Amino acid sequence: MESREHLGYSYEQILQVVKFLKLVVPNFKPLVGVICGSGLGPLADSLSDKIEVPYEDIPLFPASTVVGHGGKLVFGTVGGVPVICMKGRFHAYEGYPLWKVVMPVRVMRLMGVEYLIVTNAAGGIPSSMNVGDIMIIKDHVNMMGMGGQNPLRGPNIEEFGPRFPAMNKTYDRALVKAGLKIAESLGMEDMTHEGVYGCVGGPNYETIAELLMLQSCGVDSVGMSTAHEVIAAGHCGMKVFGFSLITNKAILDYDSSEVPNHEEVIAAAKAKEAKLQGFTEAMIKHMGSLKNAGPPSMCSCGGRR
Ligand SMILES: O=P(O)(O)O[C@@H]1C[C@H](O)[C@@H](CO)O1
Ligand SMILES: Nc1nc2[nH]cnc2c(=O)[nH]1
Repeated sequence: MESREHLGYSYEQILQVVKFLKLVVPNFKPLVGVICGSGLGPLADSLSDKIEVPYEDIPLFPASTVVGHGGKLVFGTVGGVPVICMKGRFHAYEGYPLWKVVMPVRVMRLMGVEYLIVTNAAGGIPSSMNVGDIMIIKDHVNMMGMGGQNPLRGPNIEEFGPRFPAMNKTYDRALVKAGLKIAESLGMEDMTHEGVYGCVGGPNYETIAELLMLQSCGVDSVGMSTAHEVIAAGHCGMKVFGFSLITNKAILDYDSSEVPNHEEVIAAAKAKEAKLQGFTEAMIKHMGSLKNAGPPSMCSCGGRR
């Protein structure tokens, strides 16, 4: 057989990472995984009975290189629900191949995670979205994936899921609706939207023409992450809930004097820390209650652990 370029960790390698983590947190089976976006690391700080494991201590884990991404796995509970948080994610623009970017999602799945909460900092395109608002993600447009950059590229690992996974059900509708209700119950309805996330490669922010193109494709929030993790999570049968924190408004006016920058992204996240923590905690408790009400029907797309 012709050789293929190296396209990822084997199932056995990922199991090795899981074995290591199970030694660090014996008898801990997380139900919910949380990926903290830029500046959103404090989402992990509210866990009870925390155990923190720096990425550099974990075999095969990449390093977190972006400001606002902490670089540790945090284990703990929220209202008794066992949770694992990635305080710091990996991005393609850091130089990581996508199979490496999503490796922690697969690790979470093998640790027992059934529900994944993905969060990100993003630019808001509709004029109705303000800095500090959240957008519950109902779908995504993966510009990188459409160009052939996909975390599932390469030999399929059947233990995780099928060669050709469906993605139309990946953002769980019931969780989207629950998220909107929970936001309302927390008095956040005026700052909460539902929309489509657009994933671009970065690290540059968009040109005006690019933003206009994304807008015409139905994209509401734009960022440089999330879609890859969601694809890997859907592939291995997790239920996914995601939200963008709108950290800056997309600049669509050639005469605007504004310029997007990472400092404003981090500052916007800091300003909403408490509200976002409360919202995420409520979503985690909701997921715990779903589990107690009966096992979720995992895997519309074939993940079969
Ligand atoms: O990790 P996320 O997607 O939250 O971070 C976004 C995209 C870039 O990493 C960074 C740009 O400010 O924010
Ligand atoms: N691509 C992109 N990523 C972001 N992350 C935070 N804001 C933005 C943005 O405007 N564009």
